[in-house]
Amino acid sequence: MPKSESNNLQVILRMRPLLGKELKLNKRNVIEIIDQNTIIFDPIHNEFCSKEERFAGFARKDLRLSFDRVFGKEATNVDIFHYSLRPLISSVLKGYNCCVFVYGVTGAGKTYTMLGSDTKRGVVYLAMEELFRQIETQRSHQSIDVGISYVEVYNEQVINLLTKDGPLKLREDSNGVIIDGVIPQRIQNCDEMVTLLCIGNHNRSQHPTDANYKSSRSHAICQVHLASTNKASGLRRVVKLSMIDLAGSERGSSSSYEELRFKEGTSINKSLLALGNCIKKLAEGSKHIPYRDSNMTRILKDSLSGNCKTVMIANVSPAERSYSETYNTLLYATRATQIRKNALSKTELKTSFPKEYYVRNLVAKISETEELRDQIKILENQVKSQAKVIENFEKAQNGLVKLIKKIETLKHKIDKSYHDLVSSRQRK
Ligand SMILES: Nc1ncnc2c1ncn2[C@@H]1O[C@H](COP(=O)(O)OP(=O)(O)OP(=O)(O)O)[C@@H](O)[C@H]1O
Repeated sequence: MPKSESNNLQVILRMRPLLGKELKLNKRNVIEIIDQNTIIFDPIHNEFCSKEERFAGFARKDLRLSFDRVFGKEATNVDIFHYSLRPLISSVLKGYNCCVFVYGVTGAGKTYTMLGSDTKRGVVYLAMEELFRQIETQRSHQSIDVGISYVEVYNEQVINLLTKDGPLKLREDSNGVIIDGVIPQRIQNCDEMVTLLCIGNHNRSQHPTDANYKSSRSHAICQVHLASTNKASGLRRVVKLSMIDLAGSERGSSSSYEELRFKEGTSINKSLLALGNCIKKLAEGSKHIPYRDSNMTRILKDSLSGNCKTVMIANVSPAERSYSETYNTLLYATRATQIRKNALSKTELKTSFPKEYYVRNLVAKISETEELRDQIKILENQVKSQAKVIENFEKAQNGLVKLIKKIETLKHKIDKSYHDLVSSRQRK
């Protein structure tokens, strides 16, 4: 059993396979997976030590670390989804806020895990498929509206990835952190979600670094807002599922230090440092957690400390070249396993939606009602004109009946006259 199954923060470690140049150049793997919960970082095994290192008495860290679950190079996005997001989808539909975020250095596989590739869909897509499948099974007793928002934090500025609006301000109310001006866009199915994700990803700040030719230079936050109403009790619930792809951290020697990239790197590291500090303080049980140190940690506040089920996926590469970054990621992730959250409560009748969302929903509902009213009018007119046709038909039918009667009377008279004529001739 995962060591913190009852805890509301699960920490998963995903080690990607060696790729490209690493396959040729990598001298040794710095991670050894022991079992599905345990790894050794920088193992001491002799076969990994070069002669020179042994001679120099090079000390290996040989650090044994455990997580709620460890996935190795053979693991697929579907495996990760089944362990991480699938249980969250059930929880979010039961009324719990949920959050998944991927953490790791540039090129460690965060975007691959979240969004996948053309052929291997990421956990976000798989989660949306599962969400709509489960919503379908609940339609008989609940009506559920789904809305999407997608923002990035780039150089400490918050930008709406769906509209390109920004920089946006953050504010806090009793329900948590709200990003001003971000109105969730309503979606009806998984395909609409994918379309919005593609728009957002296209707008996301990406630039090549030495470690990754298509590196995400911003933290991307995709939030799925669910507003459900129980048809029998009228109970209303608003919950959100946040999926966060953090930008990769950089080291001096592994990225090109043009001025802009330098600014990006500093800002990414600032927010990741702030995140690290928050995780450290939470793990230590401190009363004061420095969420306000960066916009990223302000937005993640609900997810780390609040009423929220959280899954952190730490991505690492086994390559020796990422030794110190991988070590830092593992320290982050290990600290996160020490955060213990309080029991959660379901969110009912509470909302962190901006009021514009409701206004827009209301306007959409009014226009749907007006369309229905127009359709009813058209149907009424059709019924009326058909009633007129029936009335005319009935009149014509009555006229016909009368005519037939007249013809019969006339025929009767003709028969009678003919009969009289024949009998008068016979008498003569
Ligand atoms: N588990 C995996 N299996 C196969 N290929 C992978 C895996 N994880 C990552 N990759 C590949 O490694 C490369 C870097 O991955 P990715 O872009 O996901 O890194 P990242 O952590 O998001 O980096 P950055 O923070 O710079 O955006 C990509 O080419 C991706 O396809």
